[in-house]
Amino acid sequence: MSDVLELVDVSVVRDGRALVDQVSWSVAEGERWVILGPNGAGKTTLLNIASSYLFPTSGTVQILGEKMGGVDVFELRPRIGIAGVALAEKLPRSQTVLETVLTAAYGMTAHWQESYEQVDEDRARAFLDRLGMSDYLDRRFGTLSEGERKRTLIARAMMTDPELLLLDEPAAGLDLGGREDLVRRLGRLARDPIAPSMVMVTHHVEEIAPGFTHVLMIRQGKVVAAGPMETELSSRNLSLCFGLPLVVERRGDRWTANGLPLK
Ligand SMILES: Nc1ncnc2c1ncn2[C@@H]1O[C@H](COP(=O)(O)OP(=O)(O)OP(=O)(O)O)[C@@H](O)[C@H]1O
Repeated sequence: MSDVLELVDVSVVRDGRALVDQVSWSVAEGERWVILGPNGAGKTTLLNIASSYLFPTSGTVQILGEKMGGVDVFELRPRIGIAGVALAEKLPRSQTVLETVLTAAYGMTAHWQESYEQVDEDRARAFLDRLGMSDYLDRRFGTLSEGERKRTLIARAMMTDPELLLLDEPAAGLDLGGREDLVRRLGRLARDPIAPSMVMVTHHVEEIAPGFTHVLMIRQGKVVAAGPMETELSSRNLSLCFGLPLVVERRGDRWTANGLPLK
């Protein structure tokens, strides 16, 4: 299997502080990774590196077989799907849900007057349908609830048929029903053998959808653990990662974590 992502000794230093500290990590084709870690651990910074938007201070980065520094990132970026808050803020609020997804096929955030191909519109409708957004096609993006917005962004990220899909906290801000709905949909995507390789950032093990295969835990920019979910998502590693005693349990194909009571 070829590597979708390979980071070797990667550091990002700002104001003399390492936000990401000598991280080595590789994602092989078909793997579905979760990045777990507390606030400020460096998760989004890692995702920004993986999406080619951030060039590290030191170390080497290879994305989809292309070495950063020696490749035209504008050719690489359409091969990477990104769904996250930073992108959501750039999308016009007055654009419809269908337009929001459709513009991704043309590498744009805004709707211009060009005519879209029917085939692209059909694809946009199909992705929105898979994410339960068929009833919202003509709704303005700015009027969507948090959950509806998150599902639209994932449909949008799929539009370019990416080889790597990056999801930044897709379940943040969702209520219990919204989270469970999203986890089910992400689970379906994660288990789809023709779906892209995936990396999802989250703070909560409850948000890990079935079908995710690997976990990278990060604390203060350093990797605490990285590898298959079954071996690495342990109480010990999670406690080290979040800095307090935690017990992680697997129930069926889902995970939960609880803090131990104070003595
Ligand atoms: N441009 C910058 N200059 C200085 N510090 C920065 C910069 N960007 C991010 N940081 C800091 O780097 C650290 C890691 O940030 P990052 O956003 O990667 O964390 P995170 O794990 O995604 O956090 P959260 O879970 O809160 O979203 C934080 O302490 C943040 O304040």
